[in-house]
Amino acid sequence: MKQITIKTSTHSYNIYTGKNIRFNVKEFLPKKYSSILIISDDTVNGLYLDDVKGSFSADEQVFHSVIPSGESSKSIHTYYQLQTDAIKFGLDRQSLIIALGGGVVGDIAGFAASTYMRGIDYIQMPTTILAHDSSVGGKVAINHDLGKNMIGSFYPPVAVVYDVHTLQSLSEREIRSGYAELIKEAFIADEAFFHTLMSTKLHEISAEQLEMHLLEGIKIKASIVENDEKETGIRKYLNFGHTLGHALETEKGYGTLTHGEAVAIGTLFALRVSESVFTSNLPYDIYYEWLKNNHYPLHLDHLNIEKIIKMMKSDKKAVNKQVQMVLLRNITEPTVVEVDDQDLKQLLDIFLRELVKN
Ligand SMILES: NC(=O)c1ccc[n+]([C@@H]2O[C@H](COP(=O)([O-])OP(=O)(O)OC[C@H]3O[C@@H](n4cnc5c(N)ncnc54)[C@H](O)[C@@H]3O)[C@@H](O)[C@H]2O)c1
Ligand SMILES: O=C(O)C(=O)C[C@@H](O)[C@H](O)[C@H](O)COP(=O)(O)O
Ligand SMILES: [Zn+2]
Repeated sequence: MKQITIKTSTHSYNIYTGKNIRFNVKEFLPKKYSSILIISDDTVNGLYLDDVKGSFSADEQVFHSVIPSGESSKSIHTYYQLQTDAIKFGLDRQSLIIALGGGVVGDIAGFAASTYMRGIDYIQMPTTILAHDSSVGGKVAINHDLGKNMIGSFYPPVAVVYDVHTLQSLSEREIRSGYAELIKEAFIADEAFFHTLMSTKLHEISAEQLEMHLLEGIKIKASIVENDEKETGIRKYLNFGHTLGHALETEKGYGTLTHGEAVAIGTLFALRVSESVFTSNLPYDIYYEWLKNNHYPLHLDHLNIEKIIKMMKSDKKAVNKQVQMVLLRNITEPTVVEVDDQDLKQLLDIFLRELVKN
């Protein structure tokens, strides 16, 4: 088992990673709780809920709530249902929520914890590759029909317990999705890691390689959120690929593209815009070929560019309704740049035509 400690100016918590640690969750809790609510989705529930529950003794009050799997569950409706469950189960201020699942469960369960009785403790138990990103750093949220993660807060967990063995049951699509965020982290912070990832074939990845990649990703994420917990500066770089990515997820309907699929396309676009703004050469072609070889969906039909741009303007980084994109001056040299609407429209139009052609 490995342990990484996150220390921000206000919080400190541990991330534990290892095989089969889900069976011993109780050992990782920082204190005794009056009751526990495990939140998972209907896929993860069938796979891992009993293992996690088995960690607690029969005389402890352990409840569970199950939400439908998928992005459309990150909604005000599901959030309200979770609050209803928590009240009915009698959770008090000494209770704990456990978010057992991918980023959807992590984000909504964390947001439920951050607001239940004005805030109770929660731990993240990520079960997807992508959730190496979502479980660290304390961004919790639900979606609005008009935008991703529009309702949320910064609310760090008291621990992250990452049983990497659970990743063995992920589908190929979810493996792809998770790697999009690892590559994002490599682009902004670690060139050697980027090249390692570009030489990885996702369909033949070993559990050991995967664990190494996850640890690299977590280290990058940890060092950024430790220095800028509330995204006043460098944390914005973790949004590389998300300005378009989030707009695509919203416009296509939540769950049509996975978050990672949308971020992969958003990252390609951010590389193109970076090349145009900084007249530099970035590894666009290398990344594009890698995405293609690993079967990422790159064709976007019937997109309304005006609507996409409108959504990019309501992104959380926007200032005075002007799109702010994370761009790269060079690989591992991110910066935030305001992009003019007309330039953006033209670049997006060319980019989308190029994707359709290939
Ligand atoms: N808070 C943050 O900092 C942050 C960072 C990145 C992403 N996110 C959010 O995370 C969400 C995406 O997370 P995700 O990709 O994990 O999606 P997800 O939670 O929907 O999980 C993807 C799918 O995999 C299934 N699944 C989960 N674990 C499994 C397992 N071990 N075996 C088999 N199937 C499993 C789920 O049921 C689901 O169908 C998005 O809402 C995104 O906005 C948040
Ligand atoms: O941790 C962060 O900060 C990130 O931006 C990580 C992203 O991968 C993640 O998708 C995040 O939820 C996006 O945040 P948002 O503020 O743009 O909603
Ligand atoms: Zn993301």
